[in-house]
Amino acid sequence: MKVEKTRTPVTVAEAVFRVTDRVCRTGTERVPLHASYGRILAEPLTATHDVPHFTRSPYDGYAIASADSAGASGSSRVSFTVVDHIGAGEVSQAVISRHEAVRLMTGAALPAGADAVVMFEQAVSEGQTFTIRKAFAPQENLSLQGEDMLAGEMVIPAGRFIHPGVIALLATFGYAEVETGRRPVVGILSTGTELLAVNSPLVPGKIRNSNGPMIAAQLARMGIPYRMYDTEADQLEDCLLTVRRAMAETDCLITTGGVSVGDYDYLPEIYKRLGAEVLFNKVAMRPGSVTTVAVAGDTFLFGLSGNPSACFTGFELFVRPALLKMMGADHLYLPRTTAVLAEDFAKANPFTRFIRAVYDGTTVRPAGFNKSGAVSSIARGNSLIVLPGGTRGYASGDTVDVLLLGTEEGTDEWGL
Ligand SMILES: Nc1nc2c(c(=O)[nH]1)N[C@H]1C(S)=C(S)[C@@H](COP(=O)(O)OP(=O)(O)OC[C@H]3O[C@@H](n4cnc5c(N)ncnc54)[C@H](O)[C@@H]3O)O[C@H]1N2
Ligand code: MOO
Ligand SMILES: [Mg+2]
Repeated sequence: MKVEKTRTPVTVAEAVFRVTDRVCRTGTERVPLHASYGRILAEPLTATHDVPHFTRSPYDGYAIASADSAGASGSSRVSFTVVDHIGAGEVSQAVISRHEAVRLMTGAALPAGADAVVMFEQAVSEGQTFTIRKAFAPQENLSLQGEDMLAGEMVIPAGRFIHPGVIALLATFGYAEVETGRRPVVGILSTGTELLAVNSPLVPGKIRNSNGPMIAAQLARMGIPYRMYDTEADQLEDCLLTVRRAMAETDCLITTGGVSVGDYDYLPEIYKRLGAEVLFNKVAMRPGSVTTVAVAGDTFLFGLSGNPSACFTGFELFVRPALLKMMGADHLYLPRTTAVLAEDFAKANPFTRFIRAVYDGTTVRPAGFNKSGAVSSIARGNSLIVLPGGTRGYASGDTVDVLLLGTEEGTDEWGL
């Protein structure tokens, strides 16, 4: 077997571009509203009616004609007679005449003839009458028809993440079903002769497979289901067979391990045997420099590093935007911010460095042991510090870029 040992690194931005540029949408599917959370809206959401669709009271109180309140003051209170009494959901048949009022509750439709609401706290009630001590302006204390949205208004464009607020909107407009981006079928295959199942006791030289379950959870937090393939030992023919089988069953196969230049790293040879188009096999980043992305037929192959921190980072930077784009999302990238570094980071950064970190809204600090093979810092981190390639060490107090992990919706620009 002869596989090229020297590889040409591409920048992270170029790698992200090559992946997202190559992705095609996986189509759309209609799902019940209750199942649409976490999916991508496939059609723009346009208001089909005004919201609210009738003028209503935002308070528990009395509907009046504001003109009747003219001249009211502490020393000259104005009196009203209550002619009807309604709660939300009811419509009064009363038409208010001079100095009449309808007692109504929050959310109830404003009766004919009324143009203001007196809150209970603004009235002194006695039996079927009440008095007020101030004049009310037309439209005072009203929730006006269309004040939230007007019929025909485009409220949420296609491509947006369906979060609880979007669900509320869909429900408001009566969508029992929603057209969403089809979620790709994603396979996970962890490779490595050293890998043990999670429930296996440790034996010398072997470790438990943490990448498989981690990736499953990274997919789960994107709302994407997965097929977990049994781990494969570092054996070319068996691995190739499993990859071929998985390719027939998935839109996208994520492998971990075996992607570097070692004697038992068979992924490069597998891409060759498949005749896959390799988009890149080295990225100017740490960790994750060996991350490889290839396309064979209509399956995307993500060759993530076996090193856990590299694997995690490769998923967040390349797999995540690709899957989002397959689903038709327009916000593909992790949200970014800047923060003040809370401790020195002395190492130089020949390649762009992604450091698992804890961000608290103002400052950010590395989340402990931060080598490519680390698991602990992935567990402790909620973000990634980005230190650009070609820079020297950073000092406490420096402002650095931070990518936020685990947020529902990202941003539409890579920006780094
Ligand atoms: N001579 C060179 N050696 C290495 C290079 C290089 O450029 N030249 N690159 C290094 C870098 S950087 C990385 S990252 C790793 C990448 O290795 P592979 O992607 O080929 O992965 P493996 O060799 O299979 O495993 C690496 C490491 O990760 C552990 N591992 C693997 N799978 C899992 C899993 N599912 N769960 C937990 N841990 C896993 C594995 O036991 C190894 O310790 O190569 C460097 N070498
Ligand atoms: O791919 Mo390696 O993680 O750069 O350490
Ligand atoms: Mg290796």
